[in-house]
Amino acid sequence: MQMQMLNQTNNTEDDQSALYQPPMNQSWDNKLRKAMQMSGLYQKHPLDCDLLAGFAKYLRDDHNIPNFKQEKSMSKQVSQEITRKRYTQMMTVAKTPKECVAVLEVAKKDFLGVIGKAMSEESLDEPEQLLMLYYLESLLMLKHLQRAGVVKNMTLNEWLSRKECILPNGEKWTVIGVKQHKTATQQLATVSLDEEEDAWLDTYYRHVRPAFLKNCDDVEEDERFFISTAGRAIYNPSNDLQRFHAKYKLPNITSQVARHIFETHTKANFTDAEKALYADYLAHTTATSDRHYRMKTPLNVCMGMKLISKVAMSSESDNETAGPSSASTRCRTRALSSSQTLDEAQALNLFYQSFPVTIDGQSIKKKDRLLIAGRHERHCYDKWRNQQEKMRRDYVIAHFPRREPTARKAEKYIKRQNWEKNKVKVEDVLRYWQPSTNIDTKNENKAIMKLVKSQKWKGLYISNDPVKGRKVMTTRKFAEGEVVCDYHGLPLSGKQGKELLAATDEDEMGYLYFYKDVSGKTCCIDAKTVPCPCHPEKDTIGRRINHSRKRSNIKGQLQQLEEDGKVWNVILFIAQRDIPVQEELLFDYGVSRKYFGGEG
Ligand SMILES: C[S@@+](CC[C@H](N)C(=O)[O-])C[C@H]1O[C@@H](n2cnc3c(N)ncnc32)[C@H](O)[C@@H]1O
Repeated sequence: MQMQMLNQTNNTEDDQSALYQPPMNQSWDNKLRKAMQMSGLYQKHPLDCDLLAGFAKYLRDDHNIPNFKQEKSMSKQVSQEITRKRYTQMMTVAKTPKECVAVLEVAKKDFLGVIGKAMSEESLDEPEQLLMLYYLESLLMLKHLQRAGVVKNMTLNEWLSRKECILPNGEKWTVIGVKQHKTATQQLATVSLDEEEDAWLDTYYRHVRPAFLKNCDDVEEDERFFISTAGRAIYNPSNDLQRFHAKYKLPNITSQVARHIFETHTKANFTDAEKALYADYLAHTTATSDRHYRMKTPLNVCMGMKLISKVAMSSESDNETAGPSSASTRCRTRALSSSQTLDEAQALNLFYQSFPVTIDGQSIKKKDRLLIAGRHERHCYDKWRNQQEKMRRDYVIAHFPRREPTARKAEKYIKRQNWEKNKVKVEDVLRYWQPSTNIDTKNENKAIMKLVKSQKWKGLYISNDPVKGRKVMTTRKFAEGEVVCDYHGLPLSGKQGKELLAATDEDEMGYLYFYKDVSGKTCCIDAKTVPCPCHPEKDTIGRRINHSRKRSNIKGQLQQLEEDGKVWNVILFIAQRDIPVQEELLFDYGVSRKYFGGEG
């Protein structure tokens, strides 16, 4: 039941009985609604009438809500527990903007250590990768005051299409627009980053994201920027934020609480113009920003963020008397002492949350284990190692689906994984090996056919090149031998292809791919005729790949893929070597040297 209460401060007159009553045109069929209407429950009532006085007492005494007058409605879904939790968090956990970003301060040294490692191309272990992910998610939620939905739904494309913005003082910022954030507000959410933050997110994009992607082998339609260790869209940034606070043994601050605290602070300290910038940045409800009659421009957005940073760093809200390093030491000490109080099962749970088991996960340092599991660290780590060993063993076995490997082959394959510790034993592989009844190969074909049909190849994007027109770049690593994408277009006979070629101007771009089928007959794929009938709204990716003879990193290979009893000729591009993130895909067109400024 929704009950409308009037905020007493809105009534200027003492006589509260003289309330304006909206016309009650609604007639109800439902018996209960009728009874409610008859009893006057749809009308407005002065705060001191019996009905509302009773409700007020209920909110104040039973629910412990002293500021109940601000509660405009209370729906069934907001349970007593949630109300109390939110209230407690608002009132007791965080009081100042500075406290909201405490975890960022405390974790900064660790975070910068990991960033430094990544930038000097040192490999990161999984806890380090997770630290980077959690830190950046927290940065966006606590310092940039973004809603969890924005962090979760920001896409890879939105990141790649971020815009540069030069501030009046010459600072270089970037602005990311997030469209599908699925939060209550319908506005475009914007995240603006200063140069350093942009570099941090870029380091995640180049060094951590690709490692996570390796753990997932199916395609996500709209690739998200932040992904989990399993290579999929992060599930719940609020949970990550909570885990991150738990890791540093700080009380959790949700993005909602941070927004609330910052808002309260801006109300008290900002001018109207500053408040307007702030509202723009936070993508408040349309009503709020309409009041400011302003358009969201990248410059406004960056200036808004600058204000927010100022608030977060303002010393007037800082209650700490000691410097940041001593605060951080105190927090760490607290971390250790409180993890001593967990029982074994709780510790194990927290351990798995903090260090998810993955095939390539590196061993966990003792100080990190202690931080999370305290005196249960040995028990937790033993379980973790056993679990990983089993995953690794299954992974090796899956590589030999139809024939049992020799010990030498199994050993060679295990060696290739570069697992330093917790290695799989050859004798275990041989002991547990079973034939996989051919399903894997079929599944693999099916998965590739699905990608050919959907054209949703992941890990690639099309960008502009000043000389070549368009080009295809990687957003994840590809291993040698991996299928990267296909050359998609209309299947033509060789004769048809040659006719089309003859009708093409010499200086027009070429989109015909000639190949020989299994019987040796010349065939052609026409990617010149666009859009192709099977993908009327798509620029298929294969046709945008440029040529290089010397620097080619992929090679077209004819594959016959079967679907519903029909065999399709498909040209798949296979990685010829390991391809890193942000490299252009190139294949040898087989054209003569005079083409493409000598590239041919
Ligand atoms: C299959 S398309 C590749 C995608 C093309 N760049 C585009 O913008 O759509 C082939 C055409 O790209 C251009 N191209 C490919 N490789 C090139 C290179 N190495 N240098 C210059 N132009 C190149 C040529 O115009 C060629 O006919």
